[in-house]
Amino acid sequence: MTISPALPPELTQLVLDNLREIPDFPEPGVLFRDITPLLSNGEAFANLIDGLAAHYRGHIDAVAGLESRGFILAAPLAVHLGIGMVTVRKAGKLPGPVLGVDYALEYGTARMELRPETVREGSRVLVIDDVLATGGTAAASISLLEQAGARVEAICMLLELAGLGGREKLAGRSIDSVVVFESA
Ligand SMILES: O=P(O)(O)OC[C@H]1O[C@H](OP(=O)(O)OP(=O)(O)O)[C@H](O)[C@@H]1O
Ligand SMILES: Nc1ncnc2[nH]cnc12
Repeated sequence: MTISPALPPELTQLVLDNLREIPDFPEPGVLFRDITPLLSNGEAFANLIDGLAAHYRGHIDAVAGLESRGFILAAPLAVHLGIGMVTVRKAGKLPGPVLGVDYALEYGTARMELRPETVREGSRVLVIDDVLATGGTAAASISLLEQAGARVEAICMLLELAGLGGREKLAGRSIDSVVVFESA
């Protein structure tokens, strides 16, 4: 990883100021971290994307968004940086040929898929998503991107739920989390 210092601390406050927490959604025992207040605050959303773009500019060749909330972050960031966006999607959404990896979620199970033709061999890719929980989604997506020939240069998560083991699952990789919650 060649991208140095940590993400700007003002981004952390910006996200915290625009977050909503819903207990027992979508099922008992889950504390759901809702980013819709952030997205609906135009100034905050724009400042977030500006801040991320400034941080990653010049270090990456493409942004990979993880369906679906990762798309919301990846698309404006890619446009801002003038680079392409790669979509890593849930099963059955992409026309083939696709690569696929099955994984377990905090709630439920799923499969991520990628069209390898959307990844340039050796390109430096930023993986972005809203939440790192168990790390299953990110690990599956990174595996797909690397199988397709990408160099995963950075991983950016808006929210990291540290109690759920995501960082451990991505062992050895550097993760830029805007906000880290010590307990899920
Ligand atoms: O680290 P993990 O345990 O894999 O969980 C994190 C993933 O879970 C959420 O996606 P979800 O599948 O709920 O779908 P959505 O983005 O389409 O709402 C979230 O957006 C991450 O992609
Ligand atoms: N607790 C949580 N809140 C929001 N999104 C999530 N995705 C996985 N776990 C989540």
